[in-house]
Amino acid sequence: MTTHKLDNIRNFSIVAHIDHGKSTLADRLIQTTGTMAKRDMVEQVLDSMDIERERGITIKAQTVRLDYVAQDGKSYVLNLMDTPGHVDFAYEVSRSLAACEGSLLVVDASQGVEAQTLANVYHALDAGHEIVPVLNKIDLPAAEPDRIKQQIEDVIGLDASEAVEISAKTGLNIEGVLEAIVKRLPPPKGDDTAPLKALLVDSWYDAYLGVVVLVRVIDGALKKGSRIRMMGTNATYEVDRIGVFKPKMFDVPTLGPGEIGFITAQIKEVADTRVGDTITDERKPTAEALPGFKPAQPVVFCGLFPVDAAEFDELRAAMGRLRLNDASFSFEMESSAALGFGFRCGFLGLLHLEIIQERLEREFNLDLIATAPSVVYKIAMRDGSEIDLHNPADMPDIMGIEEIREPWIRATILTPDDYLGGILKLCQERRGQQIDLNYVGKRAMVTYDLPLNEVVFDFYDRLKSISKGYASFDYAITDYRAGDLVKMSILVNAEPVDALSMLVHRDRAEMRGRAMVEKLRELIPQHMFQIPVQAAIGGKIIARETIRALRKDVTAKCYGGDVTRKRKLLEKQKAGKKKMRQFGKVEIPQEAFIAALKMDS
Ligand SMILES: Nc1nc2c(ncn2[C@@H]2O[C@H](COP(=O)(O)OP(=O)(O)OP(=O)(O)O)[C@@H](O)[C@H]2O)c(=O)[nH]1
Repeated sequence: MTTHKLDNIRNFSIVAHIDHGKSTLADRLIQTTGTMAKRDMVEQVLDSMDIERERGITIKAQTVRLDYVAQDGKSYVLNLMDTPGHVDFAYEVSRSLAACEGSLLVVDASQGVEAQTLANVYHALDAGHEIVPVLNKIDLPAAEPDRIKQQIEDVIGLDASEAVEISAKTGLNIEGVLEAIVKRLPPPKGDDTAPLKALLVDSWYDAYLGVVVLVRVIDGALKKGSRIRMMGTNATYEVDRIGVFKPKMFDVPTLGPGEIGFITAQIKEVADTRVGDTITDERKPTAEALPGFKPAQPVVFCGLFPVDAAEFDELRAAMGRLRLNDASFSFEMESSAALGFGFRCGFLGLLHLEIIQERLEREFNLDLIATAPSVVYKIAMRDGSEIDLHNPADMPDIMGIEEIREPWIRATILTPDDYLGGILKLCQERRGQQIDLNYVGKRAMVTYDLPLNEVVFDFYDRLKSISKGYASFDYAITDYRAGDLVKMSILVNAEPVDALSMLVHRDRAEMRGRAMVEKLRELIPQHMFQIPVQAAIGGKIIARETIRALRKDVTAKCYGGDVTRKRKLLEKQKAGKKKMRQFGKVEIPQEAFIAALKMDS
């Protein structure tokens, strides 16, 4: 097989708001082009991890090669790069887009443009993409294709008069999408006689193959046996396997300009590959490297501790395994007075945190306690130095602090008019500064600057509940700003629980402290003695609740009862205990740590 002519290649991504049908459409494209036998077709093949499938979200960028004979009689190779839909993974979106020339913009014809539609379309425009609008779900009675076309023109400024109207679910007009890809998206450019220049799009660890590298060739050709050099790390390797995804791995002898595929080359660790790096020929290198990407920075940190201290080594090993395939997840050892030994972990956002925690618990069978998530603060010290604070427990003595800076985001929210009032109030409460307010038909589009700290815990949940699920939200971190931030400690039975301490804005401290102790009063079970629960700044108590003492003996009601019932109760108590943590004389259930931070009102 020779490399394909550039004119017959199309590289594209699908950008969409969550749930508008990106994965369903991808599956249809795979099915329609016969890339996969029907019997292999599991629903949503592109979302390969179980958790992704269960939660219906796409995490890791994947790619698939489709062979398509178009109405013009020619054969085309269509490379679809999947992109994650959630804001936490925006970084991965831009790097996948960098490997393509065009995008399909999928919009649900019954819902219209949402916040992530906008964010993703801007990423695609930044990448210089040609964009074909696709209106999905036109089988729904509520679909209003004409209105949504107008909306795409008004809000995004894209010509939508020739938007492709489809139903990914019923399979209606999938051919129309394939023809639009061929006719309306540009072919890649490249020079097959120039020295090898390829983009390292992604890499991951495969238990059988070792490190697999996803590449997009720009110039020249990659062949089996080629000696390659990674221009960023200067490491050299010999390519021992080369292929494409259909979507299963399929070996090819060579990849030419414009093509997307994978290589393996005896690379030991994913850490040896740098996403965005330029791959070239060792002997005949290209003169200039590609611009590359900035590495993804973790923005949310929390502590993860094993419930059973004996599981510490297992936890370390499990985290190491997960990190093999997820360079944006970081961890380092930490010890807490209350929780013992564990790890301080960094994530791209809250969803990323939840996914990692869930995978550790589910795939590695570990019981974990997560501490309050925290953003990264920059602390300017009086002596001129600057500290990145990942953990409120490590806050230096305030006497030495000049100022504390916190990350701010710019958020875009789209909402039906009816919920606007509630949403403005929420943003205002969270120290937001309104930047813009526009109307898109009957829906309001608000832009706010907000401190990330106020968004991490439950902003998204609150937004969804205020708007009955109709508002959509997207954000990007913009800058660090100085703020009047203080460390709030939580004391249970007069003992500080370091895992619950947090940095808060002084104006919000009392409210947060009050909500927190009230929540803890509900979450901590009664003991044989009275337990005060307090929030404090420095030595000053700002909120207090008391858990009253328990009088009854729990097992008392079993005396005289039958033995099995009694044993069952004891087992139940034991299981309950596993999820508890001892703080001085008090046991705090694991749920308390996260639940205490979610405020209902
Ligand atoms: N009625 C109708 N439902 C559809 C259509 N396309 C997708 N759906 C449904 O819409 C829901 C979301 O579809 P997905 O393909 O999972 O959406 P997605 O955009 O990939 O979502 P993420 O993977 O979370 O980004 C699913 O329940 C689909 O069955 C369609 O054309 N018509």
